[in-house]
Amino acid sequence: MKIVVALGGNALEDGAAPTAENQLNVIRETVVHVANLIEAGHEVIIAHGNGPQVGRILIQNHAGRELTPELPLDVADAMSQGLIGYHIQQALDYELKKRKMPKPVVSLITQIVVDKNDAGFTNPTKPIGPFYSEAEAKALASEQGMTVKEDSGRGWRQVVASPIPQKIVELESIKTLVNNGVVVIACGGGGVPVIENDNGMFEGRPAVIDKDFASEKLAEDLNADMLIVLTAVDQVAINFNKPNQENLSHLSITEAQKYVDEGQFAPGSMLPKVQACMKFAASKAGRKALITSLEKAKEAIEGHNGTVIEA
Ligand SMILES: Nc1ncnc2c1ncn2[C@@H]1O[C@H](COP(=O)(O)OP(=O)(O)O)[C@@H](O)[C@H]1O
Ligand SMILES: NC(=O)OP(=O)(O)O
Repeated sequence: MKIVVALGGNALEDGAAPTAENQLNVIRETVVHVANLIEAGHEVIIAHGNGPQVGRILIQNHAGRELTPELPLDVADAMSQGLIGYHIQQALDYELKKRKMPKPVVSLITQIVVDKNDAGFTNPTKPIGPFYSEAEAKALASEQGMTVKEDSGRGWRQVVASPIPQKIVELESIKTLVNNGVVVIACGGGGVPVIENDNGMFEGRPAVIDKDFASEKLAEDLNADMLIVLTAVDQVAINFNKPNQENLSHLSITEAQKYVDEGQFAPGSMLPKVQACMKFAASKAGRKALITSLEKAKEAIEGHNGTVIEA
C-alpha cells in the first residue's frame, strides 16, 4: 500500500530537555516503527508536525535579537523542516541500512499555498512552543504582544495563525522522488505557508499550517491508499478522560461527524486529526485513514488496533 504517515508531537519529543541529542534519540526510536512499515512492503511517505520546535526557534530568535535580526515565522517553519527532516533522514537511513534494506531518504523543504484572506489569519488557533502557566503566558503576551491560549487542558501556549492548506508547491518533485523509490519526508510542520502573487511569485506568510490537514492533502495528491496519523494515544475515544471513556476501533464518516458535532474531540489536538481522516476517507472510494500510536502502528495496520475511519 502507498501510505502517508503523519508523525505527531510525541513521535518527535518525549518531554526531556530538547537538546539536539535528545531530539535525535526520540526520532531514532520513531523511525523503527516507520521502518517496520517499509519492511512490510509498504511505500511510505512521511509528514510531521513542528509545533514545539518552531516555537523554540522563535524563542531563540527573540533572545538573540540584539546580535542578529529576528526572522519571521515562515522562515522559522522552513528551519523546523530542516531540523526535523535532517534528524529523520539520518536516523531512518541508518535503521534501513541496519536491516540490510538501504533506501534513499530525503526531506524536501515544502511550501504550501494558502488563501491570503483565510479566516485563520485573523483568529490565531495553532499552539506552538512550550507550555506555560497562565500567569507566565499572560506576561509574555503583554511583553511581546503574542497571543496565548489554554491548550486542551495541558497548559497555556502561544497561538499563531493556521490557514487551510490549498496547494503543495513541490508536489511534482515529491511524486518524482516517490516514483523512483525514494522515501520522502515532505510537508514538515504542515508546510511553509505561502501565497501566490499575480506574477507567479510565492511569498511566505507568518503562520503554521496544521500538519494533519497538510498530510491529508499530501495523501490525496499522491493518490495514497491510506493516511496514518501517529500520535500519543492508541485509539480515538469518546468521553475522553472521563470514567465512561470508550475507545473506538472503527468510525464511519457519519459516526465521526456525529461525534464532532457533540464536541467529543478537543480542538487543536484530536479534532483536526479526525477531520483530516474524514476528508481523506471521503475523497475516493476505498481510501482508509487510521489514527493510532507509534507503538501500535504495525498491529493497527493489520486491523488489530487503532481507530480506522472509512466511508
Ligand atoms: N477524543 C479523544 N480521543 C483520544 N485522544 C484525545 C481525544 N481528545 C483529545 N485527545 C488528546 O489528543 C492528543 C493528540 O493530540 P496532540 O497531542 O495535539 O497530537 P500530536 O501527536 O499531533 O502532537 C492525545 O494524546 C489526547 O491526549
Ligand atoms: N504544524 C503542526 O501541526 O505541528 P504539531 O503537529 O506539532 O502541532
